[in-house]
Amino acid sequence: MIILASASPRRRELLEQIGCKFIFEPSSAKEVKHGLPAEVVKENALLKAKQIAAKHQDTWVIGADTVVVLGKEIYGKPIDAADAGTMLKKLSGKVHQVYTGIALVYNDKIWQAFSTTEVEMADLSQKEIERYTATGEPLDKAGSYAVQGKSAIFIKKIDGSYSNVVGLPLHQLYELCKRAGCKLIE
Ligand SMILES: Cc1cn([C@H]2C[C@H](O)[C@@H](COP(=O)(O)OP(=O)(O)OP(=O)(O)O)O2)c(=O)[nH]c1=O
Repeated sequence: MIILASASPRRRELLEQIGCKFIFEPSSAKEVKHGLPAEVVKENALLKAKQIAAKHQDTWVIGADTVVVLGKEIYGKPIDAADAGTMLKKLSGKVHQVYTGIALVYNDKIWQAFSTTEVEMADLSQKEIERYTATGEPLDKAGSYAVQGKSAIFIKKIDGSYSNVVGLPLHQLYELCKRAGCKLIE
């Protein structure tokens, strides 16, 4: 059995897309916010997966964590609409990186990986930012946007895995599962 240790509807949709049979159980693990982006997302993915794995014997548990990185700053989900507006203003007209860490836990064994994708955002006017934040879409998204959502019109270019930006790098997850001996798909 596979459990996705996540409350994210996007992660569920991505796993469903590839025909994976799984159940989901959101974790309430406290997340790390500071450090090198790759370490932060790997650690958080592991914390989420471990918390759920502790409740289930002989079960594969997948955890994931996504952040947006602009220079030295790491953006998670905004705290409110004003915070979302501030993040979008900073991302406007710039290239940033999206990091997603993934962790696979089976009893006391762990496997970890991460993926990064470069995203170029168009110049956004204050009016565009206000109109977009008013939709509510940014609120549960790292970096305050959704490449798969309404803000797709602001994305000029992406270089790397698309599913990584949405929240679960499917190719890397498949490779990690193969290495671990977990059957992600039948
Ligand atoms: C950049 C970006 C992020 N996101 C989402 C994916 C994640 O759901 C969210 C990042 O927050 P996370 O803390 O990684 O995940 P989560 O709190 O939504 O879910 P859980 O911890 O239970 O697994 O941002 C998009 O949907 N589209 C995007 O383009």
